[in-house]
Parts: sequence; structure tokens; C-alpha cells
Amino acid sequence: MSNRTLIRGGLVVTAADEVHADVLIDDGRIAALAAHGTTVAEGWTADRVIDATGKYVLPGGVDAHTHMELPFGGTFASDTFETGTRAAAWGGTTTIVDFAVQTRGRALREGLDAWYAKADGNCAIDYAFHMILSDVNESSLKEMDLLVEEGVTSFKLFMAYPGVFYSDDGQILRAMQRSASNGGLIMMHAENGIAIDVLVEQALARGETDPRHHGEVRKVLLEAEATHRAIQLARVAGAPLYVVHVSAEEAVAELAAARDKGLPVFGETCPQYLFLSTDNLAEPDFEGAKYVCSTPLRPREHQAALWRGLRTDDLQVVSTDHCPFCFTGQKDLGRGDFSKIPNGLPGVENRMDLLHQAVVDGHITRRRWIDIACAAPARMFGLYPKKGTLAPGADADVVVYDPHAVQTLSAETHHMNVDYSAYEGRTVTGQVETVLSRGRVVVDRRTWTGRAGHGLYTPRSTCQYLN
Ligand SMILES: NC(=O)NCCC(=O)O
Ligand SMILES: [Zn+2]
Ligand SMILES: [Zn+2]
Repeated sequence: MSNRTLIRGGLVVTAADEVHADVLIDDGRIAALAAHGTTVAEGWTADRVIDATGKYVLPGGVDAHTHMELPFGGTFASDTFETGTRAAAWGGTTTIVDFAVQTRGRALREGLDAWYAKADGNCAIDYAFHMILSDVNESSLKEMDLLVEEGVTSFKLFMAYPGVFYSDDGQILRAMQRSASNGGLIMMHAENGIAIDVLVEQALARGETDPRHHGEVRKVLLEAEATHRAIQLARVAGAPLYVVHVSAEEAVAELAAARDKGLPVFGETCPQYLFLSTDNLAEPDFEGAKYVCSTPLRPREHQAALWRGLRTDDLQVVSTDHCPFCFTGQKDLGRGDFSKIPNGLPGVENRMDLLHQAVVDGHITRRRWIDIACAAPARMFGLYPKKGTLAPGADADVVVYDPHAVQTLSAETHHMNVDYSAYEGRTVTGQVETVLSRGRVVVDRRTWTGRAGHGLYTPRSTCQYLN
């Protein structure tokens, strides 16, 4: 039985091109793109026609950094795979890469299987996994090879959070050496957690307990130092490196210097570092807790360097690091002690819109928007061209985007399972209108038509920036 959809009349924007074209979808994949008008002449027929006149037709967003249901600080991130992937779709993201977690003393296999089970049958959009290494030892190093073969081709290591996810330099070097031989990509949380813990202890001893002190102890220099150290360790190992949630100008400078030397070093930043700042962390009455994440929000002056890095390709990807905790009942855990506030911000639903606002504001071009939000994360994590672009053969993950709609971001209207918005009251221009995931309409002119279980696990190839 035929299952063809025609999206007619829009401006198709990919990382490479902007063309006025109609898009024909057949059986969940892009079948063809053709200039407006030619489709009728060529006899294209479809079971469903979507009118995109005056709209953009975009590849679905690829969010390569989410934490659904992450256990952290004695609680769990409040979005499940069901609620989080539904919210992602509402915001024009059609693929997430979430982080499976190795528990200390346990096998990678066990952690990965637990994450397969959490997601299986619950996702509204397609998904894949990275693996967090919390315990680098002989046996987990061997398991890395098996995971790469299985399609889990990237591994997050932490220079922060001693006693939880932290790896020392020896463990990091060993994991990097392993990834140099098995083709995996090391993703680094680059902050000097040992030094930060000293500063946390000293701040608390001085009675500095408010959320804003979270930003003060997690110093720019300690992000820059860790970024520099991670790059040198990767050089020694002969391994590529991807630094996650880059927030500081000095860290961007470390990446830029490495890239100028021709090293395979990549960087990601997140909307919260581009749009929020230490001003939010300093909000009174414990409201600053809503903005506690690590790396922390920085003074506003750092944002120019992040935008520049995105324009010059010293930063390649914008992901959300979506890790929501409710203000009431979860962020609350850190009243009277900022170090006990669960770290993380909600944002999986807001990324495409905020980055479109950056186009409107002149920070990036339209094609760069689609590159950093769709194509680059897909290539970085071995999903391209199945995901991240609109081309014949690609999965029909498509967003019809209204560039003129004006919306106000708010917890009242968002779909994330969290009781606040980090962007409450912010007005942005542009809004997702219709979303297709593998050809199936999941958001239809702002009505939900998706279902939990439609989303499929997607094994990945290795990083496509290296070949
Ligand atoms: N980023 C954050 O604050 N929470 C999630 C865990 C991580 O990515 O480090
Ligand atoms: Zn991190
Ligand atoms: Zn994260």
C-alpha cells in the first residue's frame, strides 16, 4: 500500500542549501525534492499534501545531549523517555542521543541494557545512546570495543563530580587510547572537579550557601584548565575529542588553539550558555536554583565568544544537555547548601526556537542554524545522512517551521515534565508548525498526533568528521 506525503510550497533549508522545493516522502523516507510547480507536471501523487507556503521545511533537529530519567544528587531527571521525547518533537527535534550510565563497580553492559529498557516502547521520536564511563578499568575498556560494534560509538568521561562520575587522568588516558583504536569518540565534561570540591567546601564554611555560589566556585579557569588538559591527553593518546557543554570564553580559546594546530578536537555549547547568565543564578529567593547546571552559567560577556565559536566552526554543535529537575521537590534539595542542588536545566523543547531567534538576531545564518542543530550533531555521532538533512534516502524527519509566528516561552505552555521554564516570559520569533518522524506526522499544525513507541532505537556509525 502506498504511503506518500508531499510537502508543497516551502523553502527547504539544510546545512548546505536553501531551495524553494517540494518534498516527496515515500514510506518513511525522502523520495525526492523538486522545484515548485514541477511536481504536478511530473505527475507526483501523494496520499497527503502538506501546504508549507511561506514556511521553512527543515530536517528534524538532532539533540545529541539529553538526560532523560538521569539519577543525580539523590533524585531523577523529571522527564521520562515518553515525556521528554514528546516535548522534543513539539520543539522540532526528531532524534535524541541520550546517555546510558555505567554504575561504579558494574559493567557497561548492565548500564546500557537498563537504558535500552527505559526507552524501549516509550519514545515518540528516534533515539540512540552514548555511554557514560564512571569506572574505567580493564573490563570496561574491553567492553568499549563491543559497544562501538553495537552502535554505541561515543563515551562520556567526567573530570568533575569526584566520587560519582569522576575519572582521573590515568583512567581518561586509558579510555582515550582505547577509543583511538576502536573508533569511539570521547566526550569530555571538562571541569577540574577536585579543585572545585575544595572551593565548595571553603564557600560553605564561610556560610555562602545560595545558588549563585555554584557559579562562583566552578571557576572559568578550572573549565579552561580541564579543557586544556583533556586536549593534551587526547593528543598523547592519538584520539579525537569532543568537549561537551562549553561555557567559557577561555575554554573556546583552548579548542580554537587546538583546531588551529589541525587536531581532531570538537566542541559543543548549549542554549543556556548563549541566552542565560550568572544574573539568573543570582535571582533572589532561591530562584537561582532553577539555573544550576555544570558547567555553570557564566557572566554575559562570555556569550560573544560562544557565538563567534559557532560562526567560525571552533564549536560545531548546539545540544541542550536537557536534564530537568522540578523547582519544587527537586531543586529544593539544595536549600541551605548550593552543592546539593541537582545539576541540570530543561531545554529539549526550546533549542530549535532559540537558535532560530539567533538567526533573527543576526548571530548565525539560517544554514548555520540547521548545521549546528541538525547536520553537525548527526555527522559527529554517526547518524548522517539518515538524520540531519533532507535528501533522497534520508529518514523523513521533517519540520515545517513558521518563521513569522511569535511565541512566548513558558512553563504554562511547554510540554516538558518540569514545573518551570528556564526561559519564562521570553518572546521568540518562529515556531514549529508540523513535525514528521520517519514520515509519520507527530505534530500536525500544533496538535499532537504522535504516540509513545513510534520512536525507534537507532544504532550509530563512528564519528563522520574524521573520514
Ligand atoms: N550538566 C548538568 O548540569 N547536568 C547533567 C550532567 C552533565 O551533563 O554533567
Ligand atoms: Zn557534563
Ligand atoms: Zn549532560
